[in-house]
Amino acid sequence: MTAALTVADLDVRYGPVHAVRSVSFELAAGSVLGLVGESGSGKSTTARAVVGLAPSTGTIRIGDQDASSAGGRAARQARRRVQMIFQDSRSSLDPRFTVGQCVAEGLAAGDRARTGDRVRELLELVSLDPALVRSRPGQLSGGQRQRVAIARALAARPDVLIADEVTASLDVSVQAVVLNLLRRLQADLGLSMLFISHNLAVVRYMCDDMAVMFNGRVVEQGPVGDVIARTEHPYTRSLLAAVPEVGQHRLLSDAAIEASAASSPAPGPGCDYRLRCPVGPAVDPEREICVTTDPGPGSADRVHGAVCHFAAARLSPLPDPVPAARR
Ligand SMILES: Nc1ncnc2c1ncn2[C@@H]1O[C@H](COP(=O)(O)OP(=O)(O)OP(=O)(O)O)[C@@H](O)[C@H]1O
Repeated sequence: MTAALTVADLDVRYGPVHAVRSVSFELAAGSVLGLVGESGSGKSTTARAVVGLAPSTGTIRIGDQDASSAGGRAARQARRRVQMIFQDSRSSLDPRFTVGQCVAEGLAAGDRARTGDRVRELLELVSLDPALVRSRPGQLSGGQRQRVAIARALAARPDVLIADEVTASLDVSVQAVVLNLLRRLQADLGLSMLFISHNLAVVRYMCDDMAVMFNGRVVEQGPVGDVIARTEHPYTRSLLAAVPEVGQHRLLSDAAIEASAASSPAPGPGCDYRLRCPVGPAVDPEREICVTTDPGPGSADRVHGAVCHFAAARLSPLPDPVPAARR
Protein backbone atom coordinates (compact mmCIF):
# COMPACT_ATOMS: atom_id res chain seq x y z
CA MET A 1 0.00 0.00 0.00
CA THR A 2 1.27 3.49 -0.84
CA ALA A 3 2.43 5.38 2.22
CA ALA A 4 0.44 8.53 3.06
CA LEU A 5 3.71 10.46 3.34
CA THR A 6 7.17 9.44 2.19
CA VAL A 7 10.24 11.44 3.11
CA ALA A 8 13.62 10.36 1.75
CA ASP A 9 17.05 11.96 2.11
CA LEU A 10 15.51 15.21 3.28
CA ASP A 11 17.97 18.02 3.94
CA VAL A 12 17.26 21.52 5.25
CA ARG A 13 19.85 24.21 5.80
CA TYR A 14 19.37 27.61 7.41
CA GLY A 15 22.57 29.27 6.19
CA PRO A 16 25.36 27.54 8.11
CA VAL A 17 22.91 25.52 10.26
CA HIS A 18 22.32 22.05 8.82
CA ALA A 19 19.00 21.56 10.62
CA VAL A 20 17.80 18.35 8.92
CA ARG A 21 20.24 15.83 7.52
CA SER A 22 19.33 12.93 5.28
CA VAL A 23 16.06 12.21 7.05
CA SER A 24 13.94 9.35 5.70
CA PHE A 25 10.70 7.87 6.98
CA GLU A 26 7.34 6.62 5.80
CA LEU A 27 3.99 7.41 7.36
CA ALA A 28 1.72 4.44 6.65
CA ALA A 29 -1.84 5.36 5.59
CA GLY A 30 -4.18 5.57 8.57
CA SER A 31 -1.38 5.40 11.12
CA VAL A 32 0.39 7.79 13.49
CA LEU A 33 4.14 8.34 13.31
CA GLY A 34 5.78 10.11 16.23
CA LEU A 35 8.80 12.35 15.74
CA VAL A 36 10.57 12.65 19.06
CA GLY A 37 13.79 14.31 20.18
CA GLU A 38 15.12 17.16 22.26
CA SER A 39 14.70 20.82 21.44
CA GLY A 40 16.67 21.75 18.33
CA SER A 41 16.88 18.20 16.98
CA GLY A 42 15.05 19.19 13.78
CA LYS A 43 11.51 17.91 14.35
CA SER A 44 9.69 21.15 13.48
CA THR A 45 11.98 21.86 10.56
CA THR A 46 11.18 18.43 9.11
CA ALA A 47 7.46 19.18 9.43
CA ARG A 48 7.86 22.66 7.96
CA ALA A 49 9.69 21.17 4.99
CA VAL A 50 6.82 18.73 4.38
CA VAL A 51 4.29 21.58 4.20
CA GLY A 52 6.61 23.74 2.11
CA LEU A 53 7.48 26.30 4.81
CA ALA A 54 11.18 25.41 4.78
CA PRO A 55 13.04 24.96 1.48
CA SER A 56 14.56 21.50 1.34
CA THR A 57 16.29 19.02 -0.92
CA GLY A 58 15.35 15.37 -1.16
CA THR A 59 12.12 13.52 -1.72
CA ILE A 60 8.72 14.35 -0.23
CA ARG A 61 5.70 12.44 -1.54
CA ILE A 62 2.11 12.79 -0.40
CA GLY A 63 0.53 9.50 -1.41
CA ASP A 64 2.00 9.04 -4.87
CA GLN A 65 2.29 12.77 -5.65
CA ASP A 66 5.59 14.63 -5.59
CA ALA A 67 5.54 17.38 -2.97
CA SER A 68 9.25 18.19 -2.84
CA SER A 69 10.64 21.72 -2.88
CA ALA A 70 11.73 21.23 -6.48
CA GLY A 71 8.29 20.00 -7.53
CA GLY A 72 6.77 23.35 -8.62
CA ARG A 73 3.04 23.91 -8.97
CA ALA A 74 1.98 20.25 -8.80
CA ALA A 75 3.92 19.89 -5.55
CA ARG A 76 2.21 22.96 -4.09
CA GLN A 77 -1.13 21.37 -4.91
CA ALA A 78 -0.09 18.07 -3.36
CA ARG A 79 0.85 19.91 -0.15
CA ARG A 80 -2.73 21.08 0.22
CA ARG A 81 -3.49 17.51 1.24
CA VAL A 82 -1.44 18.13 4.39
CA GLN A 83 -2.60 20.33 7.26
CA MET A 84 -0.48 21.36 10.21
CA ILE A 85 -1.53 22.25 13.75
CA PHE A 86 0.99 24.29 15.73
CA GLN A 87 1.89 24.56 19.38
CA ASP A 88 0.63 28.09 19.83
CA SER A 89 -2.97 28.51 18.74
CA ARG A 90 -2.89 32.11 19.97
CA SER A 91 -0.61 33.08 17.09
CA SER A 92 -1.90 30.60 14.51
CA LEU A 93 -5.52 31.87 14.70
CA ASP A 94 -6.19 35.41 13.50
CA PRO A 95 -7.49 37.32 16.57
CA ARG A 96 -9.66 39.58 14.38
CA PHE A 97 -11.61 36.63 13.01
CA THR A 98 -14.53 34.94 14.73
CA VAL A 99 -14.24 31.23 15.47
CA GLY A 100 -16.55 30.60 12.52
CA GLN A 101 -14.34 32.63 10.19
CA CYS A 102 -11.20 30.88 11.46
CA VAL A 103 -12.69 27.47 10.64
CA ALA A 104 -14.28 28.61 7.37
CA GLU A 105 -10.89 29.87 6.22
CA GLY A 106 -9.73 26.25 5.97
CA LEU A 107 -12.77 24.85 4.14
CA ALA A 108 -12.21 22.55 1.19
CA ALA A 109 -13.50 24.10 -2.05
CA GLY A 110 -16.32 21.55 -2.31
CA ASP A 111 -17.72 22.58 1.08
CA ARG A 112 -17.90 26.34 0.54
CA ALA A 113 -21.47 26.31 -0.73
CA ARG A 114 -22.59 25.10 2.70
CA THR A 115 -20.15 27.00 4.87
CA GLY A 116 -22.43 27.54 7.89
CA ASP A 117 -23.48 23.88 8.16
CA ARG A 118 -19.98 22.57 7.63
CA VAL A 119 -18.47 24.93 10.24
CA ARG A 120 -21.07 23.78 12.78
CA GLU A 121 -20.35 20.14 11.91
CA LEU A 122 -16.64 20.71 12.41
CA LEU A 123 -17.12 22.46 15.76
CA GLU A 124 -19.24 19.51 16.92
CA LEU A 125 -16.59 17.11 15.65
CA VAL A 126 -14.03 18.69 17.98
CA SER A 127 -16.60 18.80 20.82
CA LEU A 128 -16.99 22.58 20.82
CA ASP A 129 -20.36 24.24 21.32
CA PRO A 130 -21.43 25.60 17.89
CA ALA A 131 -22.70 28.67 19.79
CA LEU A 132 -19.03 29.72 20.02
CA VAL A 133 -19.06 30.42 16.29
CA ARG A 134 -19.26 34.19 16.89
CA SER A 135 -16.62 34.32 19.64
CA ARG A 136 -13.08 35.54 19.01
CA PRO A 137 -10.09 33.30 19.71
CA GLY A 138 -9.00 35.66 22.51
CA GLN A 139 -12.22 34.90 24.42
CA LEU A 140 -11.52 31.16 24.51
CA SER A 141 -9.40 29.02 26.79
CA GLY A 142 -6.15 27.52 25.45
CA GLY A 143 -7.80 24.10 25.07
CA GLN A 144 -10.79 25.55 23.21
CA ARG A 145 -8.49 27.51 20.90
CA GLN A 146 -6.53 24.38 20.10
CA ARG A 147 -9.83 22.66 19.22
CA VAL A 148 -10.62 25.51 16.82
CA ALA A 149 -7.18 25.02 15.24
CA ILE A 150 -7.92 21.29 14.87
CA ALA A 151 -11.34 22.05 13.33
CA ARG A 152 -9.73 24.47 10.88
CA ALA A 153 -7.16 21.84 9.87
CA LEU A 154 -9.89 19.22 9.38
CA ALA A 155 -11.97 21.70 7.35
CA ALA A 156 -9.61 21.14 4.44
CA ARG A 157 -10.34 17.38 4.53
CA PRO A 158 -6.60 16.57 4.66
CA ASP A 159 -5.07 13.16 4.05
CA VAL A 160 -2.21 13.92 6.42
CA LEU A 161 -2.35 15.90 9.63
CA ILE A 162 0.82 17.19 11.26
CA ALA A 163 0.52 17.97 14.96
CA ASP A 164 3.58 19.90 16.18
CA GLU A 165 3.80 19.95 19.99
CA VAL A 166 0.07 20.72 20.02
CA THR A 167 -0.35 20.29 23.75
CA ALA A 168 2.95 21.76 24.92
CA SER A 169 1.47 25.09 25.96
CA LEU A 170 -1.65 23.66 27.66
CA ASP A 171 -2.25 22.75 31.31
CA VAL A 172 -1.60 19.08 32.02
CA SER A 173 -5.30 18.30 32.60
CA VAL A 174 -6.27 19.93 29.28
CA GLN A 175 -3.41 18.18 27.47
CA ALA A 176 -4.97 14.77 28.09
CA VAL A 177 -8.34 15.94 26.77
CA VAL A 178 -6.84 17.34 23.56
CA LEU A 179 -4.68 14.23 23.03
CA ASN A 180 -7.70 11.97 23.44
CA LEU A 181 -9.66 14.13 21.01
CA LEU A 182 -6.88 13.87 18.42
CA ARG A 183 -6.66 10.13 18.86
CA ARG A 184 -10.41 9.72 18.46
CA LEU A 185 -10.49 11.91 15.35
CA GLN A 186 -7.52 10.11 13.84
CA ALA A 187 -9.19 6.73 14.32
CA ASP A 188 -12.72 7.82 13.30
CA LEU A 189 -11.60 9.70 10.19
CA GLY A 190 -8.82 7.26 9.27
CA LEU A 191 -6.30 10.11 9.22
CA SER A 192 -2.59 9.65 8.77
CA MET A 193 -0.79 11.75 11.35
CA LEU A 194 2.75 12.95 11.92
CA PHE A 195 2.83 13.65 15.63
CA ILE A 196 5.70 15.74 16.95
CA SER A 197 6.55 15.77 20.62
CA HIS A 198 9.55 15.82 22.93
CA ASN A 199 7.46 13.78 25.37
CA LEU A 200 8.10 10.09 24.90
CA ALA A 201 5.22 9.07 27.15
CA VAL A 202 2.83 11.02 24.93
CA VAL A 203 4.35 9.51 21.79
CA ARG A 204 3.93 6.04 23.30
CA TYR A 205 0.28 6.80 23.92
CA MET A 206 -0.50 8.36 20.55
CA CYS A 207 1.66 6.66 17.94
CA ASP A 208 2.05 3.40 16.05
CA ASP A 209 5.60 4.09 14.91
CA MET A 210 8.23 6.51 16.04
CA ALA A 211 11.36 8.14 14.69
CA VAL A 212 13.88 9.52 17.15
CA MET A 213 15.77 12.62 16.01
CA PHE A 214 19.10 13.85 17.29
CA ASN A 215 21.06 16.72 15.76
CA GLY A 216 19.02 16.78 12.55
CA ARG A 217 19.08 13.05 11.93
CA VAL A 218 16.79 10.14 12.57
CA VAL A 219 18.93 7.95 14.82
CA GLU A 220 16.37 5.21 15.50
CA GLN A 221 12.96 4.30 14.17
CA GLY A 222 10.47 1.51 14.22
CA PRO A 223 7.16 0.43 15.76
CA VAL A 224 6.75 2.24 19.09
CA GLY A 225 6.49 -0.93 21.15
CA ASP A 226 9.67 -2.38 19.60
CA VAL A 227 11.69 0.79 19.99
CA ILE A 228 10.73 1.01 23.66
CA ALA A 229 11.11 -2.70 24.46
CA ARG A 230 14.28 -3.24 22.42
CA THR A 231 15.92 0.16 22.34
CA GLU A 232 19.00 0.15 20.15
CA HIS A 233 20.35 3.69 20.23
CA PRO A 234 21.90 5.07 23.41
CA TYR A 235 20.21 8.42 22.75
CA THR A 236 16.74 6.82 22.67
CA ARG A 237 17.73 5.07 25.84
CA SER A 238 18.60 8.41 27.49
CA LEU A 239 15.19 9.81 26.47
CA LEU A 240 13.49 6.80 28.04
CA ALA A 241 15.59 7.05 31.18
CA ALA A 242 14.42 10.66 31.56
CA VAL A 243 10.80 9.57 31.98
CA PRO A 244 10.15 9.85 35.72
CA GLU A 245 7.06 8.63 37.45
CA VAL A 246 4.54 11.36 38.23
CA GLY A 247 1.67 9.93 40.23
CA GLN A 248 0.27 7.06 38.21
CA HIS A 249 1.49 8.43 34.93
CA ARG A 250 5.00 8.79 33.73
CA LEU A 251 5.82 12.05 32.04
CA LEU A 252 9.00 13.05 30.38
CA SER A 253 10.78 15.64 32.46
CA ASP A 254 11.69 18.66 30.39
CA ALA A 255 14.46 19.50 32.84
CA ALA A 256 16.02 16.07 32.38
CA ILE A 257 15.88 16.37 28.62
CA GLU A 258 17.33 19.86 28.56
CA ALA A 259 20.07 18.78 30.97
CA SER A 260 20.99 15.89 28.72
CA ALA A 261 21.05 18.29 25.79
CA ALA A 262 23.40 20.69 27.53
CA SER A 263 26.49 19.61 25.59
CA SER A 264 26.28 20.35 21.90
CA PRO A 265 26.93 17.70 19.23
CA ALA A 266 30.54 16.68 18.90
CA PRO A 267 32.40 18.25 15.95
CA GLY A 268 34.70 16.18 13.74
CA PRO A 269 34.36 12.99 11.75
CA GLY A 270 32.93 10.60 14.38
CA CYS A 271 29.46 10.01 15.77
CA ASP A 272 27.56 13.20 16.77
CA TYR A 273 26.48 11.59 19.99
CA ARG A 274 29.86 10.31 21.18
CA LEU A 275 30.51 12.94 23.89
CA ARG A 276 27.24 12.12 25.63
CA CYS A 277 27.19 8.43 24.82
CA PRO A 278 27.07 6.05 27.78
CA VAL A 279 28.34 3.10 25.72
CA GLY A 280 30.80 4.89 23.44
CA PRO A 281 34.45 5.87 23.66
CA ALA A 282 34.04 7.90 26.85
CA VAL A 283 33.52 4.65 28.77
CA ASP A 284 35.20 2.14 26.48
CA PRO A 285 38.44 3.27 24.78
CA GLU A 286 38.21 0.34 22.37
CA ARG A 287 35.24 2.01 20.78
CA GLU A 288 37.58 4.18 18.73
CA ILE A 289 35.36 3.79 15.68
CA CYS A 290 32.86 6.20 17.30
CA VAL A 291 35.57 8.90 17.17
CA THR A 292 36.85 8.16 13.70
CA THR A 293 33.75 7.18 11.74
CA ASP A 294 30.29 8.66 11.39
CA PRO A 295 27.69 5.88 11.70
CA GLY A 296 25.30 7.91 9.51
CA PRO A 297 24.39 9.47 7.24
CA GLY A 298 21.42 7.27 6.40
CA SER A 299 18.30 7.19 8.51
CA ALA A 300 17.68 4.14 10.62
CA ASP A 301 16.00 1.11 9.14
CA ARG A 302 12.24 1.54 8.82
CA VAL A 303 11.36 -1.79 10.35
CA HIS A 304 13.38 -1.05 13.45
CA GLY A 305 16.94 0.08 13.42
CA ALA A 306 19.38 2.58 14.80
CA VAL A 307 22.27 4.62 13.43
CA CYS A 308 24.95 3.50 15.91
CA HIS A 309 28.10 1.39 15.54
CA PHE A 310 27.04 -0.52 18.62
CA ALA A 311 23.29 -0.55 18.14
CA ALA A 312 21.65 -2.59 20.86
CA ALA A 313 24.94 -3.15 22.68
CA ARG A 314 24.58 -3.19 26.45
CA LEU A 315 21.10 -1.68 26.39
CA SER A 316 18.71 -3.54 28.62
CA PRO A 317 15.02 -2.60 28.37
CA LEU A 318 13.58 0.08 30.62
CA PRO A 319 9.99 0.03 31.90
CA ASP A 320 7.41 1.14 29.36
CA PRO A 321 6.55 4.84 29.97
CA VAL A 322 2.81 4.23 29.63
CA PRO A 323 1.30 1.67 31.98
CA ALA A 324 -0.27 -1.23 30.06
CA ALA A 325 -3.76 -0.39 31.32
CA ARG A 326 -3.80 2.94 29.51
CA ARG A 327 -2.78 1.65 26.10
N1 LIG B 1 14.35 29.97 10.91
C1 LIG B 1 15.50 29.46 11.35
N2 LIG B 1 16.68 30.05 11.08
C2 LIG B 1 17.86 29.53 11.50
N3 LIG B 1 17.97 28.40 12.21
C3 LIG B 1 16.84 27.77 12.52
C4 LIG B 1 15.54 28.26 12.13
N4 LIG B 1 14.59 27.41 12.59
C5 LIG B 1 15.25 26.43 13.26
N5 LIG B 1 16.60 26.65 13.23
C6 LIG B 1 17.64 25.77 13.80
O1 LIG B 1 17.46 24.50 13.23
C7 LIG B 1 17.70 23.48 14.20
C8 LIG B 1 16.47 22.59 14.32
O2 LIG B 1 15.40 23.34 14.91
P1 LIG B 1 13.91 22.78 15.04
O3 LIG B 1 13.06 23.90 15.51
O4 LIG B 1 13.53 22.09 13.80
O5 LIG B 1 14.07 21.70 16.19
P2 LIG B 1 12.96 21.01 17.06
O6 LIG B 1 13.42 19.64 17.29
O7 LIG B 1 11.62 21.19 16.44
O8 LIG B 1 13.04 21.84 18.41
P3 LIG B 1 11.85 22.51 19.26
O9 LIG B 1 11.18 21.38 19.95
O10 LIG B 1 12.58 23.43 20.20
O11 LIG B 1 10.98 23.23 18.27
C9 LIG B 1 18.08 24.21 15.47
O12 LIG B 1 19.48 24.27 15.54
C10 LIG B 1 17.48 25.58 15.30
O13 LIG B 1 18.21 26.53 16.03
